[in-house]
Amino acid sequence: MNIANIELYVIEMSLKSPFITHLGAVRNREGIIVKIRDKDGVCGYGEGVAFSTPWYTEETVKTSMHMLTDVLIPLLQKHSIKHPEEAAALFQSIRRNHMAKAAIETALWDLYAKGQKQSLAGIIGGTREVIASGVVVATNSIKNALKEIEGYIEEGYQRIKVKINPQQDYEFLSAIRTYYPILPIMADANSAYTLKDLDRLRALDELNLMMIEQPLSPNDIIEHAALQKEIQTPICLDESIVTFEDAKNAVQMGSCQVINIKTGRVGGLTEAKRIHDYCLQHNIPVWCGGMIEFGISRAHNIALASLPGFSIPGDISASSRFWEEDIISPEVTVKNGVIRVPDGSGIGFSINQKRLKETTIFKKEFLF
Ligand SMILES: O=C(O)CCC(=O)c1ccccc1C(=O)O
Ligand SMILES: [Mg+2]
Repeated sequence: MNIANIELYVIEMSLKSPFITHLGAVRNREGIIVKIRDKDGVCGYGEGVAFSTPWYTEETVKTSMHMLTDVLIPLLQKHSIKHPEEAAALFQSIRRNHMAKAAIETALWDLYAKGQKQSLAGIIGGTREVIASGVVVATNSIKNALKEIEGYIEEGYQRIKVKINPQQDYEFLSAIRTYYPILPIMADANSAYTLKDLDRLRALDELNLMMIEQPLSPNDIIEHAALQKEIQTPICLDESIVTFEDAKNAVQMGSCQVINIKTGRVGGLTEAKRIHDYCLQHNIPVWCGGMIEFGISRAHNIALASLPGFSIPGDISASSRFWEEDIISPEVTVKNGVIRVPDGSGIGFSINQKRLKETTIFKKEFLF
């Protein structure tokens, strides 16, 4: 891959409405756009999904910019690569910093697919022409939740995910179930519980949830295995699955029955595909998680979710779920509960250059 230059853009947009969990409220989103141009003028795009503060993982926009600027891009300037998987191998010498690595590795995947004149979905082995779309309701008001759910059902979303914690679980979910007795609903706890809350968690079994996501500590595999033996609701892991080894251990331990795969959390598309392939082999369904991201990461998620093991609607919602105007054209839209997998080369979406320019708060170029 004959890289001519790399450009980093830090962009910022306000969310249409605050994204509220027990960990706090996200009202404003900064993100990093990575643009890699090769000597033929072909451009590949990736997105860094770390938040401005380390509330979800230890990474932030600032740590990602430091890693990209001072470590990862200089590594690529020193070592030429022929395939994005070689970047993943090259980055093994750097510990963790998965979202920074994924930002650049996904841009290389987009560039590589464009060089091969293939869709990214096609080149990683995607088999789906459409992917099932779910949406997240992240509020602490049951009134707002019911209003949002009504709207999302209208828009055709196939499943609703709500955020729960010990102060917002049984009653909150029961109120939703009263209005929507058969609606596919899942709950994401973002590690709000401990094993001491076993009775609270067991009480949710009667609400017929599809799954409960990450009830316990973000670094845990062992206690989730103990919990899964005590509750009927399938456990899905998110924060606990940072590497392929985590996924393998969780599946072997019976810590979960479902895994939420996020390219940024696991360090790139190469690792995300490895986790998918392992889960497919071991009959563990996976779905593609979301990071309140902009359109480039959303486009990469669509390609990932086209793989055969992504059999559950994920958190890939329309651009309009969060943004007045996205940085890609066309925007991601949901029709009849699905998103069409683009067959254009690479990620299959163009950049809305006007929107990228007006949302950019910092830009830096690296020549090769
Ligand atoms: O992008 C979305 O649709 C929201 C997905 C979501 O719930 C989320 C958003 C940011 C950080 C963590 C999580 C999560 O799944 O835990
Ligand atoms: Mg989650």
